[in-house]
Amino acid sequence: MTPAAETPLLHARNIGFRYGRRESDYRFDDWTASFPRGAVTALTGPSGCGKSTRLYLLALMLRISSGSIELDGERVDDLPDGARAALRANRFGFIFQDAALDTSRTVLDNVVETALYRGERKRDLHTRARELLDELGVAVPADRKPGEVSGGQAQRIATCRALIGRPDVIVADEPTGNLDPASAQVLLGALRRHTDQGAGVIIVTHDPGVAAWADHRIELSAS
Ligand SMILES: Nc1ncnc2c1ncn2[C@@H]1O[C@H](COP(=O)(O)OP(=O)(O)OP(=O)(O)O)[C@@H](O)[C@H]1O
Repeated sequence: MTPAAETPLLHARNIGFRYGRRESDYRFDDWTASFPRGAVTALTGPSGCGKSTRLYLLALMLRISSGSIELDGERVDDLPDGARAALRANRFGFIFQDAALDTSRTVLDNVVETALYRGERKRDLHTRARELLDELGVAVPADRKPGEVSGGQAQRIATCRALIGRPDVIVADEPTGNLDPASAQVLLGALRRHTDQGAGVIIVTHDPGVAAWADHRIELSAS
């Protein structure tokens, strides 16, 4: 069934979460937020207020303890682990703060790996990976290992990896944190082209310029 036009791409409904049982462990209750298609939403707020935690919950990497998460109007938080993993692989792209590349594989392999698992053709993926690396200005040989690239290049390689499967949702944790202003603009431009094609992007950022550039902002307060 096609979701109604007004159905958000991703919706967190009254969600709660806690890292542990101790009084000092970070927790929150009753958080509601909507993330539309075709738009960039920035999650902002002071360090430690729970931005990354919410990103991981929205991307089904952690389990909420109350409430629900809906993707295109369908509840997804309560699915078994395997189904959640399949959704993560097929519907989400990830850009982590530390790029999180596999240092034992080449740049090209890092970019195509997740999409290969989905059964896409290797030759097509390699062509698209090279186009994306070019678009993101990653001027290193594609057979180089991630240990041999700069932090900023690693971040842009991770962005290519997130984009290659054309996921419905990209979650990005400080994607421009390691980048000079010109490279940050290139990365944001690539994300913008992705939302122009109907996807949703959720960015955690401390950068007021990136927050202002986003279509929507959700500001969290200190916990
Ligand atoms: N794996 C974990 N186990 C226990 N506590 C955690 C874990 N990860 C984060 N926390 C705690 O949860 C709180 C929220 O962390 P989170 O990383 O979500 O904040 P943030 O707003 O993204 O911070 P920053 O802007 O500094 O990256 C912090 O108090 C942090 O110490």
